[in-house]
Amino acid sequence: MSIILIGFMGAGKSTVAKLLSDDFIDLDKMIEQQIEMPISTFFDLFGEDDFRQVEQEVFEAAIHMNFVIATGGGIVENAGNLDVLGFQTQVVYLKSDFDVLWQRILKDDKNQRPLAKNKEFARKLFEKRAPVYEEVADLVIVVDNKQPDKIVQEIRDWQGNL
Ligand SMILES: Nc1ncnc2c1ncn2[C@@H]1O[C@H](COP(=O)(O)OP(=O)(O)OP(=O)(O)O)[C@@H](O)[C@H]1O
Ligand SMILES: O=C(O)C1=C[C@@H](O)[C@@H](O)[C@H](O)C1
Ligand SMILES: [Mg+2]
Repeated sequence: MSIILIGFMGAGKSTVAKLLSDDFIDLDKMIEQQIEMPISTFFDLFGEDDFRQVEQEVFEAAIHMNFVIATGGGIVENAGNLDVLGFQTQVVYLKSDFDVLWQRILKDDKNQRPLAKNKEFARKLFEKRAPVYEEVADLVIVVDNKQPDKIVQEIRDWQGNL
């Protein structure tokens, strides 16, 4: 079974996946390899619906590899992905307040996030998605004021008790 990290943009899914295992997949990176361009360029050229289609295909391929998977923040936007997440038993939601996430997104100049150009738009997305992350999660970790190493330790402790 894969460990699947979910949560809003900026929650630390990519950061924590890397620390959890050498065998990790960053879904956004895997998508960029498949589409051969940055996600933000793909959004500009083809739009969100086509992105979600690619994201679903890549997610379904990744799930069979039994690796740690850092998903994109919008993985819960697609009904097919929600079915897959429902079957998985190690879905970990990295949960945080919107304002903390927004500050991280603003500071992070390494990633372009096409759906985080406007704060109020992003807040609405967050409010829509937050209950869905909660619903599909097997473990919820509050990540505000918590170092990535501590988050990794909490996930390992939880796994040890499964
Ligand atoms: N626990 C943490 N405490 C403080 N800063 C963090 C923490 N986790 C991640 N960050 C920082 O927040 C930013 C976003 O982290 P990261 O890219 O891992 O988020 P993500 O959940 O993968 O986002 P996305 O959904 O957009 O891919 C980065 O600059 C990262 O260094
Ligand atoms: O929250 C989202 O919908 C997204 C988050 C990123 O990880 C990327 O997957 C993309 O920018 C869309
Ligand atoms: Mg990421």
